Amino acid sequence: MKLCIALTKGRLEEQCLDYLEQRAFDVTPLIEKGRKLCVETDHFKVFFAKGVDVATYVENGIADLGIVGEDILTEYQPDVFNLIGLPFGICRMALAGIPTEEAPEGKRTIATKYPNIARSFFQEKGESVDLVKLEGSVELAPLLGLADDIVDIVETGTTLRENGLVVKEEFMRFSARCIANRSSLKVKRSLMLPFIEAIDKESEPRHVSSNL
Ligand SMILES: Nc1ncnc2c1ncn2[C@@H]1O[C@H](COP(=O)(O)OP(=O)(O)OP(=O)(O)O)[C@@H](O)[C@H]1O
Ligand SMILES: O=P(O)(O)OC[C@H]1O[C@H](OP(=O)(O)OP(=O)(O)O)[C@H](O)[C@@H]1O
Repeated sequence: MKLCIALTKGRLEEQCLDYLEQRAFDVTPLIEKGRKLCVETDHFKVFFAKGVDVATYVENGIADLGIVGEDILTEYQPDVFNLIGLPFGICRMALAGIPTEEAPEGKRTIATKYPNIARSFFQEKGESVDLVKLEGSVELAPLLGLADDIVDIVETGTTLRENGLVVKEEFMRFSARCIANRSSLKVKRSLMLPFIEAIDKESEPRHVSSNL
């Protein structure tokens, strides 16, 4: 029986492979995969997908384990076991926009890739807003007049700064997380534990190399 692991491609991919390498996994087959999406070794089947799809594959038991941004877990609330925090993919969720002294007049329009997070943020404030869902480059929305402000991820702040926008409020902090399928956690426990222990940031990095 092999352990099936879903990894997030894109921004988290390189940091994730670096981390696994530091934790003594031989990630060469993953680095050399080219356009191949799924790589099988003696003990593991590893595939790459977009963050939200990683959560879906783990929720449905196709993958036993996944590595995904906490922003995805907060936004989509998949029914998975949220196992451990990892020390990469560190970012914040913020309300941002064009700097202004004046209080907004009337109902604000907020552009975001994270409508659920944005909705509960404004609900908690007791402010009613109109949400516009975008799929990327959210910073464009206030510049082009589609929205007054945005709710989006900030890491270095470069994207905001270079587009003349500022953080108005930071309200969540995220990192990458290791998640598990609930039933795999019981059925494949003995297979999973060495992997989980190896990647747990609290544990000592191992010296024995295993092929991932
Ligand atoms: N600027 C950032 N700094 C650090 N981590 C980030 C940043 N942006 C996103 N992330 C984290 O990386 C994960 C993957 O982000 P990425 O931008 O690759 O995916 P995406 O938003 O689905 O984009 P795409 O549509 O281009 O695939 C996010 O879920 C988040 O956890
Ligand atoms: O604070 P920074 O370090 O500049 O990072 C923040 C940017 O990174 C993310 O976007 P991404 O690059 O993933 O592009 P996208 O918005 O098109 O998905 C996020 O949505 C911000 O735009």
